[in-house]
Amino acid sequence: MAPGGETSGGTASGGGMPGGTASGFAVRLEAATAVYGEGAAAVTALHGVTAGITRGAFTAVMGPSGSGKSTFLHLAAGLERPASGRVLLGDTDLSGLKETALTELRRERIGFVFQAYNLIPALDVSDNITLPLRFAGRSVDPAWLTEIAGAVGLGELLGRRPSELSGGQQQRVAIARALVTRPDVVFADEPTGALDTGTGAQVLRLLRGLVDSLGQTVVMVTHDPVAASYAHTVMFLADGRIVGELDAPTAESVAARMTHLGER
Ligand SMILES: Nc1ncnc2c1ncn2[C@@H]1O[C@H](COP(=O)(O)OP(=O)(O)OP(=O)(O)O)[C@@H](O)[C@H]1O
Repeated sequence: MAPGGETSGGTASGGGMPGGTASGFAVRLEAATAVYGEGAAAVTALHGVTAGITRGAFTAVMGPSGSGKSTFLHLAAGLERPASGRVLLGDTDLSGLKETALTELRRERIGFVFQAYNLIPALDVSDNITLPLRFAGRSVDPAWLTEIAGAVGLGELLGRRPSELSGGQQQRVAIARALVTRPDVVFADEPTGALDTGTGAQVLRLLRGLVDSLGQTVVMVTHDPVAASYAHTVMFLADGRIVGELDAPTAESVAARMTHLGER
């Protein structure tokens, strides 16, 4: 068995993590199936996946190319709806929401960080970070802006434009922007994919630190065992199914499990 121990994949129960509700899960997928296309061309990307994202933890999602990682993230974040089964954000069943309510929920309760930083070039750092609040018609709490800008190490750079920042600094703006609404969950899709190793490590340490210090729930899709090793737990997908979880991962234990998945 790999160091750090294993838990049963996709059926974890309880949790007792900081800020947990009765279930301890920020997001739950219950028998969620995802299908792209129709008829003979239909591709089942997720096969009845049941999984919980532990509140207040950093969870990495790994698996071979095409295993369903992005689909998992899109379902969990309410960007796509399951063909069958349910997705719950806290106690909210996303399948029961109309499109406008789902859009509002994503805006208010979910933060996103992508490989591309997607910053607005004409806005300074401060206005980029607070953009989601303006979209939501909410006012900016200056103390909270100062706190998150400080937490991501941008306190001195709030007046700069994105073009005046390094790639790592731009990604930190995107992370602060994802945090500004105090979301239930931040979803990060390959957040270090465009960064060099050293800068990527800084961003990963930052994400882990935000979980440990703010209790922020973070879910990250990655191909990289080193990136996954910054998480508390790694969830492994293969062929659209959850095939295992690893707590307290190391780059070596994650890589060993990935090799094993590749042999399936
Ligand atoms: N829009 C789509 N239309 C048709 N098939 C799709 C679509 N999106 C994904 N798929 C298929 O669903 C399966 C899972 O894809 P998904 O993108 O979730 O995998 P992934 O693990 O994120 O892959 P990668 O690591 O290569 O990004 C794959 O077989 C893929 O080809």
